[in-house]
Amino acid sequence: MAGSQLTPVETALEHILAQAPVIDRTETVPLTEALGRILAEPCLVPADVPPADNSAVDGYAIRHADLAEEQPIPVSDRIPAGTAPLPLAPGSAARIFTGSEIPEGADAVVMQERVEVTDSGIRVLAAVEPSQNIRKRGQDLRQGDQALPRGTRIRPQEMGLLASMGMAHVTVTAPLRVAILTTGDELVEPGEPLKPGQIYNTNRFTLLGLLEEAGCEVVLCETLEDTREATVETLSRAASSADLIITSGGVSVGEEDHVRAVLEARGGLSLWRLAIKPGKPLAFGSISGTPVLGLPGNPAAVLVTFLVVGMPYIRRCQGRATTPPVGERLPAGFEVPAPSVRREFVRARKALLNGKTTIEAFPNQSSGVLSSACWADGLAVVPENTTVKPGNLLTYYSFNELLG
Ligand SMILES: Nc1nc2c(c(=O)[nH]1)N[C@H]1C(S)=C(S)[C@@H](COP(=O)(O)OP(=O)(O)OC[C@H]3O[C@@H](n4cnc5c(N)ncnc54)[C@H](O)[C@@H]3O)O[C@H]1N2
Ligand code: MOO
Ligand SMILES: [Mg+2]
Repeated sequence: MAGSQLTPVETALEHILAQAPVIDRTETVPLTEALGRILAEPCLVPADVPPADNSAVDGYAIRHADLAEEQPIPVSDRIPAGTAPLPLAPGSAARIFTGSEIPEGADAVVMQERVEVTDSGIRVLAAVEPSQNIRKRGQDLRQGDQALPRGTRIRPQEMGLLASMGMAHVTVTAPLRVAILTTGDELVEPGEPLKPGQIYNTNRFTLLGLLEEAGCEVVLCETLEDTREATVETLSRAASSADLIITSGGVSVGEEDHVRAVLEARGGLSLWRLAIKPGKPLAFGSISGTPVLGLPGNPAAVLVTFLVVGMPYIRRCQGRATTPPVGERLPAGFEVPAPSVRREFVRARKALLNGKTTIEAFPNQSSGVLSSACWADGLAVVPENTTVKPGNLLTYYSFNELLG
């Protein structure tokens, strides 16, 4: 696959995913630090949630059968949330609150707005169904069931769910250790003055942000000179501490492009040149057994290829599902007059056009124009060998979905 032909995106993904090792290192973290982490084992429900039947409203717990008797019904008890109720005395009602446990013997709760309170008890003013306003024990989670599968990424709602089961700690996969190597003699770090011929190192920061959002640990972040010696030395050093090396630049055909050349010379290049736009010269291989994802240097190509190729790889290593993103089918609000053999990922966003949701494309899709990606909220896909007219349906993926 490292020949001169462009490899289709699907074929490349299949090839790369087949080589993604699932990380088996785990660690136990406090729930307060679990956001964004990935469950290393399925989470089984230790006890029903909620642990007891409880009231959905503020009102009165009753026996449904007592409604057939003469009213008012005397109020024999008061059950604030957080207390353990006594059984409901026959022929009586209990004052109850939202979240209070239902007393034994009660089988319905009447909202207080549906009740007239008199000196001798309550009169129920509306029809009441059996079980009305009772939230059943275990309605959320049943003891012994699987609450969350292995590989779940913990979002705020999963933090809440784990807490609802009383879990103070969770076992998660250790973060994927990633090295970021940016290549280019023209690169200068932000904060330094620019000399003629120099530009700021953009990709380092895009990649730092992407990897943080993807839940990875950046173990090394260096910029290398455009020489074969520096490339061999730094790649080899990174290989000893990282699970994955991500490089930017140096994968095209110029004699200053050393990343692809070094991988090839060491027999570790397994994929080069994809039918993707931007990002064509993407390279994948390994050095000393550590996988290397060689992203092209152009800043928009880095973002697109990371999202389309890098994220599925990372997800697989993290033990997460790698089902392709779903996206949305939406009409294009732009034109692509000339077909390309490469699948194009257009920096785009949704817009309302005459009341209809449409995909709007940033006018300059050059892979050197990163402001396109800041303007955009996602990527629209123009399939290979296809022209686009306004109104044609395209698939649109939000950045959130691609990075989720
Ligand atoms: N003769 C050909 N030239 C090029 C081809 C081709 O097929 N034949 N492909 C072009 C395409 S497409 C791309 S994409 C680039 C990829 O080039 P490299 O991966 O070798 O990257 P570089 O040459 O090192 O850099 C490309 C471009 O990006 C800028 N850059 C690199 N790193 C950074 C960084 N960290 N921050 C900001 N900007 C960066 C660099 O200055 C160059 O302008 O090759 C085309 N050429
Ligand atoms: O594939 Mo390159 O990123 O098109 O310029
Ligand atoms: Mg180059």
